[in-house]
Amino acid sequence: MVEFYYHDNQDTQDNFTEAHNSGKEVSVEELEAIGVFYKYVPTIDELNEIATKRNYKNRDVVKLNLAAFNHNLDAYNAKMTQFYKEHYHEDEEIRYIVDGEGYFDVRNKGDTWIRAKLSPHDLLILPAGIYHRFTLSDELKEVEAIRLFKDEPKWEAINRDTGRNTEAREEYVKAIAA
Ligand SMILES: CSCCC(=O)/C(O)=C/O
Ligand SMILES: [Fe+2]
Repeated sequence: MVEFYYHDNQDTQDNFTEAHNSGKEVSVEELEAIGVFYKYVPTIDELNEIATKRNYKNRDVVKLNLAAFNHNLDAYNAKMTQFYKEHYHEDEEIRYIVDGEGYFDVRNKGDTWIRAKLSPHDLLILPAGIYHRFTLSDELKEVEAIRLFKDEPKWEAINRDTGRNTEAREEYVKAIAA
């Protein structure tokens, strides 16, 4: 069952996969105000319909757990650290959970973290330019997700600590201020 709530901001390098639920819920309307859309999508046919309607042409499947890294803990931890680093992408992207679960954190207008706990059949649309991060949950420690892209996947994550504000980021900031 999907959950949206404010993050408690008590995360450290050692505990960021824990729930970090502040106890304050967030509504879908609040997410929509920052351009994030959620939908429960029961079948792949319905996912395909959404992809077609929104002009998504490409997708891939990402599987994240220790086994996916042949139990190489260093490689697994490196990927976990990469996904949890605050970043944005220059295109709108969809994430659809097939199996397992995970947390997407997105920044709201006040730069506060909102956490989305996603489980199978949950679909999240992340607008271009939004700062976000991802982690597995401590309970399951695995996810299989479909990532959908409108064009060729760029793979590029622009990390906040670089201070790089591309056009996509500037457009996004303008759009949510309106
Ligand atoms: C569960 S999808 C893998 C993580 C990802 O695609 C992303 O963009 C993290 O920020
Ligand atoms: Fe990302």
